[in-house]
Amino acid sequence: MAPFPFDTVVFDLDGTLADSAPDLAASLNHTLATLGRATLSEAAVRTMIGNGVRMLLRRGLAATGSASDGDVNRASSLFMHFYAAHICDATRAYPGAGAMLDTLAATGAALAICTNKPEALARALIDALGWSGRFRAIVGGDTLPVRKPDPAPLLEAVSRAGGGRAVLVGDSITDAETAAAAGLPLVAVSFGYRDRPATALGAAAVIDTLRDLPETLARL
Ligand SMILES: O=C(O)COP(=O)(O)O
Ligand SMILES: [Mg+2]
Repeated sequence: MAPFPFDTVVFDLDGTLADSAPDLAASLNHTLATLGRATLSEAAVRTMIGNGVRMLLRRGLAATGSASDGDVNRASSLFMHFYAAHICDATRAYPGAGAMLDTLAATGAALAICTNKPEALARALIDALGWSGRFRAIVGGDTLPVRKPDPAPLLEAVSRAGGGRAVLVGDSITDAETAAAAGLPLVAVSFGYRDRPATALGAAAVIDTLRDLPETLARL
């Protein structure tokens, strides 16, 4: 068999490895209700995820009333407190994620995370999913002064994981723009959080299940 073509495989987290929308939606709705706002359906919240917590809050507030910086600041402390306590109540790894990570690790590739979730929350979720120690690098939305779609967090994740030939696996236009800006290929998952079809992300490949990832990467 040909050697595995990637030294480092970087994963987006929300909508790619884990379906975190139920807990994000519950936390957003707790925040909105505390502020006397209407709540939103989980389907609506799914379209608001992917650009970090403040953008999720800004979008949720805008859908239910005013969304000034002051509103976002008030919402942010309520949200962070609640979500940290409910990070993995209903969040689940997508089917096949654990076995896929084992298969990739067995090729010798380094695994890393590049998410717009705040790093502490990303680490807490990864631990809660039983994946402590599986990733050589975890870069969050607040690890650097910039976040995706700036290429810097992705390049930082690659470099912390050991560098070499790298690929991003992600679900959103944010990931597509990040990979393009970093000059890395993207493998898009079709089941995540997006406002357009996965086939419209300009990805090198689109997969419908994480089980297909090792073979897909081997062919790139
Ligand atoms: O918090 C978010 O915006 C979602 O983060 P992601 O980059 O893991 O999709
Ligand atoms: Mg995502």
